[in-house]
Amino acid sequence: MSKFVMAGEDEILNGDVTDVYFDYTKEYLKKLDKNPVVTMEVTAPSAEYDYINFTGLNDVISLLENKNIDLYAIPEGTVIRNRDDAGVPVPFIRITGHYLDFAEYETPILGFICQASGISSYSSLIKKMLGDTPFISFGIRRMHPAIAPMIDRSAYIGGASGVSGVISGKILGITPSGTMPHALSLILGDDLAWKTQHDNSRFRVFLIDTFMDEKFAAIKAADEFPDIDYIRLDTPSSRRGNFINIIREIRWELDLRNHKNVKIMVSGGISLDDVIPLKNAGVSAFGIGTSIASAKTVDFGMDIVNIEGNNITKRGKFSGIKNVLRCDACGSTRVVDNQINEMPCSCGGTMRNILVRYISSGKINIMEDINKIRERSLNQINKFMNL
Ligand SMILES: O=P(O)(O)OC[C@H]1O[C@H](OP(=O)(O)OP(=O)(O)O)[C@H](O)[C@@H]1O
Repeated sequence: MSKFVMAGEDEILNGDVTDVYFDYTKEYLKKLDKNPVVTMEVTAPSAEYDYINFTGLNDVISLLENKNIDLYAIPEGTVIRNRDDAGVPVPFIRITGHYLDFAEYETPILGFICQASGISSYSSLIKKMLGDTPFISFGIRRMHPAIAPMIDRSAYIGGASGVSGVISGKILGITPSGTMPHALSLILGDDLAWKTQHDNSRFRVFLIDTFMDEKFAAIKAADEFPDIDYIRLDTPSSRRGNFINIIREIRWELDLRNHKNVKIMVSGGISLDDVIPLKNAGVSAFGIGTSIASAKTVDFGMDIVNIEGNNITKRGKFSGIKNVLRCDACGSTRVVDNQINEMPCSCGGTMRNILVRYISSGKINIMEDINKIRERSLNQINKFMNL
């Protein structure tokens, strides 16, 4: 057991992080000597997001390694609607095996993808809105530390330019991004804090709202250190008044004094609805925490769609083993019988099956690199997402 109130890796792998009804069901089926081969599918019936950026599959693959199952899935970083063009729910994952070999993992499988895909999908909305304007994932302080790497990884796949977490940086193989905390100015005073930051930091960002009015602090910082990259406003909500007008005013005053190179970064309480007005007012970079880290989860569910070769499922679901065809040119999507791997698209392109076999009889075939996943995501956000 962990020292903290959390499940450790072993408990997750052992199936202890499950809903108890799976334990009961396993017990009953064992007593009755029933253990059919089933195919289960993961779909999102009423997704919160118009486009899901599918994320978290890496942990599902690690969880199911060495279980006697086959797993097909849409690759991580695929940006896709929850239903195809005809309204049929898209199967994001398909698992086939004896039910008793994986029944209890339904809970952690969904847990791995629902939250990660929610964070990633929200991050993608911000990315789509901001285009090349950078935003950094600042939210790990708002969530349980055990899931910090998952939060940053998902935000990064979704389009965040960087992440603040040190452990996340190690896991993702990137240098974490950070500026300076208010603590540094409080301990050293602004002057020494800024000088120290200036002389030591690779990324010169001065936090300017600790003691002074933002406009006069911005002018002072830029006059004294004209080669800084950004001034950062983390203005407390009690002092914000009209934040957009404050940004406009600062941008004006900096430009007037030939500090066009000194850009403005903002953080603290920023969510999706804020980014465009702030960008238009003169913000060139964002630090975004809570709104990304606590993004609504995607409501993935996992259901039996075939038992021993017979197509069967519960009310409200679509039975049968399926493929997901997608046109790489226009993004059109069709869910079809799994015998069909390709068909022509009405745009003139070709629709091809995007389900990939990640596990064969418990053996991992592919574990994708984070850079490849992020590249796919950025490409599809740009190409297929409409706001
Ligand atoms: O979750 P969000 O609202 O998006 O904000 C994330 C913010 O959290 C931190 O502020 P905090 O005041 O905790 O720390 P600091 O004073 O050290 O900057 C940090 O400065 C970010 O601005």
